[in-house]
Amino acid sequence: MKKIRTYNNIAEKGLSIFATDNYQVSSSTEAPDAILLRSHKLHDEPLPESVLAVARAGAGVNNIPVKQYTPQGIVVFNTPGANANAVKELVIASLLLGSRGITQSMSYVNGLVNETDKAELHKKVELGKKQYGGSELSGKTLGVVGLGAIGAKIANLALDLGMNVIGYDPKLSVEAAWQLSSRVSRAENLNSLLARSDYITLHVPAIPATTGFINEEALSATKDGAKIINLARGELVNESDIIAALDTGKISAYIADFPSEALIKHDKVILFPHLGASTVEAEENCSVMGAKQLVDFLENGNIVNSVNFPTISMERTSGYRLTFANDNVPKVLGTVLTLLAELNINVLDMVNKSRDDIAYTIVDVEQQPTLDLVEQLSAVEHVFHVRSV
Ligand SMILES: NC(=O)C1=CN([C@@H]2O[C@H](COP(=O)(O)OP(=O)(O)OC[C@H]3O[C@@H](n4cnc5c(N)ncnc54)[C@H](O)[C@@H]3O)[C@@H](O)[C@H]2O)C=CC1
Ligand SMILES: O=C(O)CCC(=O)C(=O)O
Repeated sequence: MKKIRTYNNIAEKGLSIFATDNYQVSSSTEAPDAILLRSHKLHDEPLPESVLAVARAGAGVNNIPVKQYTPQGIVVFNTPGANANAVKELVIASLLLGSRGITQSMSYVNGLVNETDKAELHKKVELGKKQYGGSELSGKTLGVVGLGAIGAKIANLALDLGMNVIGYDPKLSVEAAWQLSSRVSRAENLNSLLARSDYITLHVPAIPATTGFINEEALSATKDGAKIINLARGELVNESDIIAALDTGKISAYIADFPSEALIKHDKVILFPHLGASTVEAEENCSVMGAKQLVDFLENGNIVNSVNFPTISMERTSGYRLTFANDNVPKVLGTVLTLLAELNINVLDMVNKSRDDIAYTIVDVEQQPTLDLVEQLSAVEHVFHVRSV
């Protein structure tokens, strides 16, 4: 029986992938083999030694101490693209909220609830019409920072809204580039995008290079009166610099998914309670993808969509499976194969992949691995995790 500990609200469609005969799934299970979570922060929380993998039903993994887990052999997964459409739709809503004074005018109308005089109500409606007029998105320039799963979808859709679209992504992958319309123009650097955009939308992960990157300096390069949309992570902006820029009118609105005490108080800020991925469809996509990845890893040792281990899969045919992770240095694979040969263990099939400083190998062998064999392999220099799957 394998145990899965869950955090947050994980859609039932994904949880049902864990067959009830083989898995126990609960938010309080002791000694779990794996964790499936959304935004719950695992930093500063002791992880049970039994954990082999953590799956993030979503994109951002800044709630997981990935660097700390990697040398322990803990594989961290995410679900790339599974909630991108949901975020795209909320960004489009944010563009409209930023252009038309929708939330402000709705509050104004709600404030007329006690107005019983029909003529007076009409007068106030006309006053509101004058006060809350907006501008159209068509013809304006949208700057998209980060052109991955979400950014590319938004860039393409904004073109259909008649916007000019500029993108900036110094690490754009080939696959992501294929998703982008050729009508999206490329900014050479962040400041060039900021200087030309009426609307700026952020779609980068919260990593050291992007933490606080929308700061006083970036804001001073920003076009006067621009509106910034941040449904990516609160950590990307320096909040007091954003508030200062709103106060001087340097930027005219900040629309974000990450409320804070200071932001809630500001009348040029529109906030959602981290709603970007909260649609039935996105929640199901993420939980299904996360659960399938965990099952394939726990049952077969295969790794797909990990953020710290290489992508590696081998079809299960005959024999017994061993997996091991090691520092990506010469001779480790040779030493392990020599050890297996010395123990007269026949290798049926094998695949080995590396990523940055680590390597991972799946070996199918003829004889059932004993505990002693697992211990001998674990003792090989530079091997830091061995599993009989
Ligand atoms: N509010 C919400 O509910 C959600 C928020 N998110 C956030 O949005 C982020 C992006 O999500 P996806 O598009 O799915 O991820 P993704 O990994 O597909 O795309 C991220 C893109 O950012 C680019 N990038 C990295 N560093 C950069 C930099 N310094 N400047 C410009 N581009 C840079 C990468 O090359 C990549 O193309 C996530 O990391 C997460 O923090 C994602 C989903 C839901
Ligand atoms: O699980 C959620 O609702 C948050 C989604 C998110 O922020 C992400 O996928 O990075």
